[in-house]
Amino acid sequence: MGRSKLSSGVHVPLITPFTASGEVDVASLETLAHELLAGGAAGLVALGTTAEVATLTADEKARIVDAVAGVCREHGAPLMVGAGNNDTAASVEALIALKAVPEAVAALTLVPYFTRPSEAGVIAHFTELAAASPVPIVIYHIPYRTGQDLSASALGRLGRLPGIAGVKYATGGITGETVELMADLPDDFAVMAGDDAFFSPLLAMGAHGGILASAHLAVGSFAELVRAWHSGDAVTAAALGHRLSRLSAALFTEPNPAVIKGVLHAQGRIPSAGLRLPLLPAGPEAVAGALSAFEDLAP
Ligand SMILES: O=C(O)C1=N[C@H](C(=O)O)C[C@H](O)C1
Repeated sequence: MGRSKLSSGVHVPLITPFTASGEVDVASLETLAHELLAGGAAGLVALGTTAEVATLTADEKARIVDAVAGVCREHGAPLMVGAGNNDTAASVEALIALKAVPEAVAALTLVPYFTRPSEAGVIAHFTELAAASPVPIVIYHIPYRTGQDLSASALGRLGRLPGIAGVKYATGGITGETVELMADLPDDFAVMAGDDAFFSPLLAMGAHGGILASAHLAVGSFAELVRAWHSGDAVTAAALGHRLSRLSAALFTEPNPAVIKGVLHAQGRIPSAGLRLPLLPAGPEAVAGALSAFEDLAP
C-alpha cells in the first residue's frame, strides 16, 4: 500500500469564528486551534470549506493563515492550507504565495469545479500546479460540490504525479471506484477521508487519516479511531466508528458548519454561532440532536 509523508491521523479543517458583529474572531480561532492540537489532532487545515472560505476577503484569509500558522508553530504541528480554484493560472499564483508560510506542509486544492473539463484536463491542471507549488498538494475531491467526477484510474494517475501527496476523498460514499483506488494506491500517496460519516470504513480499507470537520468535537475519539484501525484492533475500531458516525450524521443535518458552530457555541467554546450568508444558523433541534449524540459518546 502506498504511504505518504503526510502525518496520519485526524487533521481538523477549522471553522472561522465570527464576532457578534460578523468580524473574524481571531482570538477565538487561536483558542480553538490550541484546544484541538492539545486534544489529539495530528494537524490543522486553514481555509477549508468548513472555514466558509468563499465568504472571506483576501485580508481575512491572510490573518487566518497567520494565526493558525502561529499555533501550529507552537505545537510543532503540520498546517495544510486551502489554495486554488477552477482557474489554473490563478491557482498557481495562490500556491506560490504559500512560500510566505513556512509552517504550511501541504496545500489542499480542489478539483476544478463548475467548468467540468475532461479527466485529461484535470490531470493537466494538477500537473501544472504540482510543478509550480512550493509544497505538496492534497487533491480535494468532492464531486457533489465540484460537479467533477474522476475515475479511480484518473485519481491513480494524479497520485503518481510528483508533488501530489494525497487526496481528500469525499465522494459521498464507498463504491466500486473506491475499492479500485484503495487496491492500487500509488507510493507515498495518502488517502484522507473527507466525508465524516465514512471515516471508519475508509480507514478499514487502508486510508491514512482524515480531514474532518466533525473532529471539532471529540477530537481525541477520532484520533483513537485512527490508532485502533492502524494497530489492527478491529473490534474496538468498529464499535467506536459506529458511535462517531452517529455524531457526524448529527453534525451534518444542516449545511456545514452551521451545526458544528451551534454546538461549539452551546458548549461555550466560541462566543457566537454566527455564519455568513448564504449559510444560516442551525436550528435548535439540530444543535440539541448533535449535543445529545456527543453526550452518547461518553463510555
Ligand atoms: O472544510 C473541509 O475540509 C471539510 N469540508 C467538508 C464539507 O463541508 O463538505 C466536510 C469535511 O468534514 C471537511
